[in-house]
Amino acid sequence: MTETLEKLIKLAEECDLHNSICAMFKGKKINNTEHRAVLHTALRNRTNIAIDINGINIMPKIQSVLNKMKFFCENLISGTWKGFTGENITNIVNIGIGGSDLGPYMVTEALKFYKNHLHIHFISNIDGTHITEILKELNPKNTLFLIASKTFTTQETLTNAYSARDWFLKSAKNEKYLSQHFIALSSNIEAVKKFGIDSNNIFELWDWVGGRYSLWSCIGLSIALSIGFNNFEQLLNGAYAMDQHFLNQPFKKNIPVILGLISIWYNNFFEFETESILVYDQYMHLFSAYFQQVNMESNGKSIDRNGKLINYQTGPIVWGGYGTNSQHAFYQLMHQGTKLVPCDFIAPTITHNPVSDHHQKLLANFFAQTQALAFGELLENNDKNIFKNYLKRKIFPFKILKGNRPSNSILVREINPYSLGALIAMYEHKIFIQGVILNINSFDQWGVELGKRLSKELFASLKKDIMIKSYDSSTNGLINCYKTWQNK
Ligand SMILES: O=P(O)(O)OC[C@H]1O[C@H](O)[C@H](O)[C@@H](O)[C@@H]1O
Repeated sequence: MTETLEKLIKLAEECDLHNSICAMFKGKKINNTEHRAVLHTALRNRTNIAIDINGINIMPKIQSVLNKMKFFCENLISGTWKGFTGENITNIVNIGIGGSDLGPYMVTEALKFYKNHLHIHFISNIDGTHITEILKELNPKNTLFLIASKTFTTQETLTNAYSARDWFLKSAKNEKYLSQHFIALSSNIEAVKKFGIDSNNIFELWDWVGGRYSLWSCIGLSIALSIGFNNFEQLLNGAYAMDQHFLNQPFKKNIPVILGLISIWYNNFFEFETESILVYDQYMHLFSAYFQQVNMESNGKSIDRNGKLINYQTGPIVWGGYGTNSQHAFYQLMHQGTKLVPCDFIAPTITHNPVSDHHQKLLANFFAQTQALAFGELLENNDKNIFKNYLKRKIFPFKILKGNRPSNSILVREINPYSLGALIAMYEHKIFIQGVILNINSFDQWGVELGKRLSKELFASLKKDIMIKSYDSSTNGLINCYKTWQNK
């Protein structure tokens, strides 16, 4: 292992990893296809040391949005901010999707133990069922909407935002009340104003914050409302501590670097294809879903930074689960399947809910699984005749677990805002390492554009009152089936 690690570190050095890390932190335009800097780390720069883009220090505007968030949270949580009838706001609905939903949603769930009296809800899917089911429990008088969209052009978010607006105005009857119930988190100020959101209610973010890296910006307002601004700052502090570790530790002691290299090792040298994140903490049930987006949207590329087609494996397929539930669902394949799944096990040593011996049992399961994956049955691992010998000893081959299946164990003392901030930043940087070594731009996502364009075109076709012949036979068939059934 030492030899492998040394070789991997050499690979990182050959890929000029150190300079790439510095370039990101210094605000160089490393997102080369969009000519943008990548500065989510500036959002949690707790020192106020200047960070320049085009010669302008961006720290003052970051601080000013943080101040505005703090003031808003205090007003909202204390009940100083009122709804249109004078009632206190008790329900916050974040409307967003992708990075404007998954990050804040995951963190508010992960830190539920720290939450105050506000109820936080998330609407993302364009499926009308999502908004219907959430709104049917709510009352417009005490509900406030956060419309979270960096671009403020995303179809799902705008469709949901307009429906929320209609729902609200049905009760409030007067658009002047929108200013007490609608807040925008966006970089597209013009589009926000066009929607009708009061300019005082706009929290700004900037093009150098990638959507999937944006929970540290105003996109995290739902988090700050849920756990209070001080706790939100703790989240930033934890991420900052991990940033410093990442920047300053030598590669062989650098956690994100080592995690990134291990991932390259299994993905590119063994071609294992997938990685799993398994969290032994109920509050963290969305953690793997969140990092599925961050990793797969960042590193799911097949063109390198020089515009050339890649002939090696890039980003792995990331998936996962939580708690012992996953053990009863898909671990069978991980122990005995023909595919090898490198995985990260994460657990807090201290639980927020010490119910009898639940937590010890939970951790015993964590340790049992990593042991079973690594060592199998601890019998004759190197024996070529393993199956024969087992039969001789009347052990059935289908009971054999050969072990030697890789996993990382990540023990966190306690999941709190600070440690969660550090954990998220750790994974963000791991993904960055993978991107540098794979020589791809981890900060664009052109692959999602075609689907968006096509859906707009197809939406127009669905609205037309005629049968469609203009697409491929499969699409024509599906659309026409829809039309036929609609008209019955
Ligand atoms: O925040 P928005 O501009 O609404 O974008 C929401 C999401 O949609 C895009 O399609 C990207 O794939 C995501 O990275 C992004 O977070």
